[in-house]
Amino acid sequence: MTTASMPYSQVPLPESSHLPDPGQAASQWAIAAKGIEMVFRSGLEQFRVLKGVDLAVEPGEIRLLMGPSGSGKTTLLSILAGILTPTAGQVYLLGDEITSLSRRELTRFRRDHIGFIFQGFNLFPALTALENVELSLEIQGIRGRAAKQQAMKLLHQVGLADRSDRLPQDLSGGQKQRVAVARALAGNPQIIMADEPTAALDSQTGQAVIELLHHLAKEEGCTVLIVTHDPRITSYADRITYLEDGQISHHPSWE
Ligand SMILES: Nc1ncnc2c1ncn2[C@@H]1O[C@H](COP(=O)(O)OP(=O)(O)OP(=O)(O)O)[C@@H](O)[C@H]1O
Repeated sequence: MTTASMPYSQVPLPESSHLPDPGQAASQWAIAAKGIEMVFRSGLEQFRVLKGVDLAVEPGEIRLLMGPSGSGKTTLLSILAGILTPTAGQVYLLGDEITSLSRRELTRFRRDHIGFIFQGFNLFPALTALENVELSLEIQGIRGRAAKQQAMKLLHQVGLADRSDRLPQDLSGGQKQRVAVARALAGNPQIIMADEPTAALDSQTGQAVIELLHHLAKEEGCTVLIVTHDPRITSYADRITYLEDGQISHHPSWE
């Protein structure tokens, strides 16, 4: 049996001494990564950005990925999300080994299970807040009235129902980020991955965004992985993983 077809409970897990005993309730992981290496090549030069990273995140957990600038956080997040293919190592999301999927299977997996929130918002400037969310739903196969109704519900959830007809240029940074969160929630993803979701926001709007992510984890059971430098977020985290020079320097403690 290949690892891709194994039942979740049999997926091999990281064997780091920092991690809980892999034999113990192995089926609990939403995100598990083992031996992740990433080498970027530019001409004759090589940059070894990740040097053997192991990670395990429980469902419903809010995990922060922190560390100095250039330590490899965004690269690791991109690998865990299946956007970048690692030079070595395996990534398991919800029990599937995504590192063994084809491009097409990966695209479908991401669409069905992962919501992304990036610092730059990535909103389409010519579309209103509502249309930006509707577009994501359409990509999930939800169209017409159903898409409009669901998009409105999502905007309501992030407190932006009264701004649904605004273009991104007419929204504040915090409002744009909340549209980006609403869009990430389209399709009820089990995993949300966010890269610096509060970096461009003032403290009040930053807090509103993180409280929303916290609600999703604790009330809806989403697993939330956040790359951040923002110390204000740490009190909302269940655990924090620190990356330094491409390696995990400090793993969370597991009680
Ligand atoms: N495509 C690439 N080609 C070459 N080097 C890259 C590439 N992408 C990232 N790097 C390098 O990898 C290292 C880690 O980058 P990464 O963006 O993952 O760090 P980070 O910890 O997220 O940093 P920051 O906190 O500043 O966002 C950096 O030195 C970066 O220059």
